Amino acid sequence: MEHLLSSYEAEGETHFSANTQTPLRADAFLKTDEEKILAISKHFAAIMEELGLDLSDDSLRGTPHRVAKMYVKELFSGLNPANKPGISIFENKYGYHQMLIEQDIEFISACEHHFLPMPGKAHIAYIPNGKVIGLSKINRIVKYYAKRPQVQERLSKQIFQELQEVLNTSDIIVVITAHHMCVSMRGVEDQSSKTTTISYGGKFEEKETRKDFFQVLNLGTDTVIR
Ligand SMILES: Nc1nc2c(ncn2[C@@H]2O[C@H](COP(=O)(O)OP(=O)(O)OP(=O)(O)O)[C@@H](O)[C@H]2O)c(=O)[nH]1
Ligand SMILES: [Zn+2]
Repeated sequence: MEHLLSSYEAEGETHFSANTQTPLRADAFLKTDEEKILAISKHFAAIMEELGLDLSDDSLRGTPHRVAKMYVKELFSGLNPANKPGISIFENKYGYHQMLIEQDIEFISACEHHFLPMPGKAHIAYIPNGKVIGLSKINRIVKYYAKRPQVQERLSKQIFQELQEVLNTSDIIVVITAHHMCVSMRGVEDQSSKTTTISYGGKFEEKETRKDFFQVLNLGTDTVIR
């Protein structure tokens, strides 16, 4: 992870300027999930037919509906604010004011340019202000924003901003490393490259704080726990 420090240290969260919202239509949630699944099934059947597939085949017959259900209820369920996880926040009664790190949070998102999988891991740290968050809620926030057509930069910033709001602090860092199937299984067909994004603010603007964080990541969980 050391190389990340040098390549990204000039880019604090406050230096980003672009819009972090997922571009959604104003009427995005006027239809019910069931109405969307029905409409998408028809569109997907048309795609399959254009490809020359015989939809009367036993195995293919259910595919349009399966894909539509998978998009609406699974892969892209994080588009709908109704699916946003409930977040439990506690008072910081323990008086813990050091960095808390939740690392190796696995997710599988999808790239919005090709709708292909983007599996990755997020490593997140924050320094508690008055509030602490239930640990699993950090994973849930990652999962929620991953379940959208995404670009990795936006995913990283959306997670950062959600935590910023929930925890009422900017002392947060979000590091994401992901593989983009659109880079490995098509196009340039590079199997090994991976992409890392880093969003941070507050105390993580300080190089020393970031160094502490990356040092723990470098040690690996086994070493830290022992
Ligand atoms: N910045 C950024 N780019 C992404 C992400 N996911 C995919 N891309 C890139 O989006 C770009 C889309 O480029 P285009 O030239 O329009 O599409 P393309 O012809 O399929 O490009 P190739 O993948 O190079 O074949 C590609 O370079 C992808 O690698 C992401 O999360 N962030
Ligand atoms: Zn892509």
